[in-house]
Amino acid sequence: MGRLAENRGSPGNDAVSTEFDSSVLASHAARLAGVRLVGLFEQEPTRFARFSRRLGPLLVDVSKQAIDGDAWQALLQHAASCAVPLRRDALFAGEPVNASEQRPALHMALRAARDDEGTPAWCEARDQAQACLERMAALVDAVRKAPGVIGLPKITDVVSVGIGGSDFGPRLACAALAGQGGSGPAVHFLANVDGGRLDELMRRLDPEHTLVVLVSKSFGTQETLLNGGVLYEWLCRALGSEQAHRRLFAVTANAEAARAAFALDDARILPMWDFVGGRYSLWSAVGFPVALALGMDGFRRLLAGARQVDRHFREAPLEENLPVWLALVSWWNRAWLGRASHCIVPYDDRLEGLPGYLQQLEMESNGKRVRSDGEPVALPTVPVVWGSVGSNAQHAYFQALHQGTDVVPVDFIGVVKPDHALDENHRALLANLLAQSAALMRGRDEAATWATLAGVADPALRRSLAAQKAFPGNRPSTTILLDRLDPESLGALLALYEHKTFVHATLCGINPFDQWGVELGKSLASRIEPGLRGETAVVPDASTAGLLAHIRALRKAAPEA
Ligand SMILES: O=P(O)(O)OC[C@H]1O[C@](O)(CO)[C@@H](O)[C@@H]1O
Repeated sequence: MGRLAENRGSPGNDAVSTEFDSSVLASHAARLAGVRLVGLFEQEPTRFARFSRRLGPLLVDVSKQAIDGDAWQALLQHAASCAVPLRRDALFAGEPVNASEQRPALHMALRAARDDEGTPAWCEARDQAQACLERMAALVDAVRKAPGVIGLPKITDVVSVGIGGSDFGPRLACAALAGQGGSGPAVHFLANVDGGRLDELMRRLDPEHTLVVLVSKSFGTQETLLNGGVLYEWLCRALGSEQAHRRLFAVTANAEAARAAFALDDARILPMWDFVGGRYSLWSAVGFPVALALGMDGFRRLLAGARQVDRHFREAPLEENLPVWLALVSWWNRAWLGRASHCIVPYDDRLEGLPGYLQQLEMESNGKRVRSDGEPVALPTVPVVWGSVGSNAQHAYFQALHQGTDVVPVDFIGVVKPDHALDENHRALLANLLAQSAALMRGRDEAATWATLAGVADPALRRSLAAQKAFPGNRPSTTILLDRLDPESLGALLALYEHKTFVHATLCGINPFDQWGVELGKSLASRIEPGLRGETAVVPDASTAGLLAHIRALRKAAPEA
């Protein structure tokens, strides 16, 4: 409580009003700290209906979060006092909401329909996106159905080279929707500069039947340029430069750099724009590899799912607005209840990439400690976002979620209808999801645990076992259910989290669309690298000097690979 008391009177951003707001929320947080979630359900049998909503193919349930009617009203009032509706309108209007870079953030325009109206900035972005989709459609159809039209033989494999926002989204979408795209090429993703995967791909793939797509908004990212260069050389060695060029595509906002580095012709460069951040770019030509795998119809369905959530976010009042709900829950858990991490557990192997995708979306967007005006934030901003697929996760870290010293809010993501006929498996999967969220909330106290240990004669041992086997419970979670896992529901799910991230940033008073924190390490890496070649390098400290010396000595001693 000390921390909460300390934060009273220190509003989270300049749009956030008053000491009164902070103290109201602090008192709700203090009150709810002593309340059990199961008790809230007992008091209000209709709690599920109150705290869950349907949105297109999604069902969102926050009823197992530590909120009650009064706290929720206070949170909604707080969202209004932070000007969430105004900020949302500014976002859709194409105002420079990314203030530090003086750019708008118009990723919603990428999935707009041709006749979706808006401000001139919005319409211009929408039209550029539509033109790009048309170019993509022509290329996708050619590659999938008539490769001869663009001078190619049958394409069996595509290597998508990109990292961060130029990788997570397409990688997730391809894995999630695998098998739903008819007979498209297999898409492989190459992000890391670690040469192991690259080496393996070059050994396995046939250059004659492989396309390479270099995805980089800046076209200045070390990993992508290095990997792209190696693949380009591989194509050239096998097929000669003219054939290599036919198989090389780029998706970038820096066409000049792509032309300079790879002599790419414009027909093989698809655009990105400054008004779309990397981690919000799946919906642009960054999704080209997804469209190659799924077909253009499938890709357009992904966009349509996201558009449905855009409309909801834009039009629904705060109290019915699901991105606002999720952001308030996150902010409540992090800033007021002190939950420092947030676990994402999808119960579907096809969503294995979701925790990593959301980790970048939320942590790169909201991992900030100063507000948009440069002043320090008053309250913690983003939690550590992590997680993995259930039920596997249950056999790894759920022990700590149930009985550890930290309370970790969990997002459980499930799919109601599977795409296979193994119903018993699917029932078991869903039962696990439901059981875990219920168990985290209900727990089992020492008295109940004591009763299960009637066979233990020694009272001291029985007491000790009861303590060890008890579950504190009262651990919050959100559940999101997708009707099925298809392009629409995936698009809707990702757009829901995108807008949640934006609202969370607004509650914190920070800019979610820049990422200055990734620069320092990048520039140091390029200055240290010459040291690994034995040349003079920037050695920032004695530890780095020692490590460099160790690496150089071992590499010198190692036989050539
Ligand atoms: O698309 P680019 O310019 O290669 O950048 C890749 C990634 O690198 C970052 O700039 C920093 O990690 C991300 O924001 C971005 O998604």
